[in-house]
Amino acid sequence: MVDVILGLQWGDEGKGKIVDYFASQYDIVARFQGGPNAGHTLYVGPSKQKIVLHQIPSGVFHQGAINLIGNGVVLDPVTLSKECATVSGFGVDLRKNLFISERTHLILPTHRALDKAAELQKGEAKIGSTLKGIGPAYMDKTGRNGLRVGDLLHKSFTTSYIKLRLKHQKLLDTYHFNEDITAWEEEFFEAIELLRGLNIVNGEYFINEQMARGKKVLAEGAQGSMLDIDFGTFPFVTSSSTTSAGVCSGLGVAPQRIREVIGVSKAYCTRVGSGPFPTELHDETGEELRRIGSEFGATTGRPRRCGWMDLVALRYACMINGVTQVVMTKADVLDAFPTLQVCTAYKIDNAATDKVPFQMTRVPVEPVYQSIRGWNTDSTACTTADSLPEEMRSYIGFINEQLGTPVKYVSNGPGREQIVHL
Ligand SMILES: Nc1nc2c(ncn2[C@@H]2O[C@H](COP(=O)(O)OP(=O)(O)OP(=O)(O)O)[C@@H](O)[C@H]2O)c(=O)[nH]1
Ligand SMILES: O=P(O)(O)OC[C@H]1O[C@@H](n2cnc3c(O)ncnc32)[C@H](O)[C@@H]1O
Ligand SMILES: N[C@@H](CC(=O)O)C(=O)O
Ligand SMILES: [Mg+2]
Repeated sequence: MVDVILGLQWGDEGKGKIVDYFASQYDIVARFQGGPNAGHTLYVGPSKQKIVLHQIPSGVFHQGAINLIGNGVVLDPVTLSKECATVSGFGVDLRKNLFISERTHLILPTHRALDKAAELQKGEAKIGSTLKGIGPAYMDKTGRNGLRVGDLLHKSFTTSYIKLRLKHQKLLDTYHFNEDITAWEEEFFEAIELLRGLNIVNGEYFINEQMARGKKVLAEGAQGSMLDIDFGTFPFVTSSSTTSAGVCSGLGVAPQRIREVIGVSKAYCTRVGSGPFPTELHDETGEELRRIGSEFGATTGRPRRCGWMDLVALRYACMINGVTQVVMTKADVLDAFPTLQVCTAYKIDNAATDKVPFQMTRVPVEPVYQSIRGWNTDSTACTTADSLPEEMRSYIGFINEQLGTPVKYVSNGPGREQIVHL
């Protein structure tokens, strides 16, 4: 049995915290897509130290939980070795509880260079990539050129690496991109030594055999549904399948194994990088959301764009993922706002629609808002549904009704314990 936690917006919904909260109920936590572009923020240990995980699943601080990096992920060995050092510092024995699929594709130093070169060439039309080499690594996967973790165990790895690097170098020359990657390569070759010493497994047999023994799996998504390569706001998307469909191809589990699809949504909306964002606020309210919600990229530190809740996009995300329950995060960030706006429809060419259009860049998309009274009180100490401010309960009730999918939890602070079961 597999339950899934994934993002319903443009990422950074707080999936890391929610996975960490639920992880104790599972035997295995498995990442199924994305790579070091992700930043999953957790607060761990008695001192509640802030940790940002990029590739290691967010169940890693739970004793006994096995963490699997699935074949759908693209893995940067350098980032991984830094994360391993941080996590091991907490006494976690990664040789016991971290497993990596041999089919996981590797991000090479030249993938990072190619990412930079492509963004530079796009100029104003840039995607706003995190520049971690994600797009180029997935291109090599679908182009059938990539190198995989399992390749590290073969003598021919260095020869294959040099061959692929040469190919990349030719491409970089066409971009007239010149960057000395010697230092990146040194780090890369050091890091793959560490990677070779970790548990490299056949991920699909591993996870299916564990399930056959009755073990419960929590699949952890990165980014969000509106950044999905197929269903997101293309071309301003990431390069992986961020939706529940990605769980099957990114871990090797059959669709009928999936039980709950837990969709995580902020109580408002953010986006980092370029691309359409109908409810974006370019005013003081947007700045307030950013300041109160500390909306800065966990990976790049870039300011996140902020706006009101978009129910058109959220309904769409619930539909394509088959969401069975919603977790609403960062409700406390709205504590200070006397009135809230919720987008219930889009106006395109003067006609209202409740559907996400094919593209949102060429024709202006105007949000149609419904005003809702805010609660204007501190909600961060609430621990039960009854103790939540009445207006917050009405806000959630309205969203429930509009989505047709139940909001089952509300998160009212970044701490592990700051979550209320409704
Ligand atoms: N105030 C507040 N902060 C929260 C809450 N839940 C999570 N956070 C914080 O909100 C931020 C969420 O961003 P990320 O950690 O990047 O989210 P993510 O969904 O794991 O990230 P990606 O996979 O990179 O999309 C983090 O700083 C969390 O600590 C909440 O309920 N209230
Ligand atoms: O996947 P890359 O090329 O790094 O970026 C494409 C696009 O997606 C945004 N993005 C990537 N990872 C995340 C993430 O973990 N949270 C939020 N947004 C993300 C990036 O900003 C670009 O807009
Ligand atoms: N994953 C990132 C994206 C970024 O840092 O730009 C975030 O947490 O916002
Ligand atoms: Mg993040």
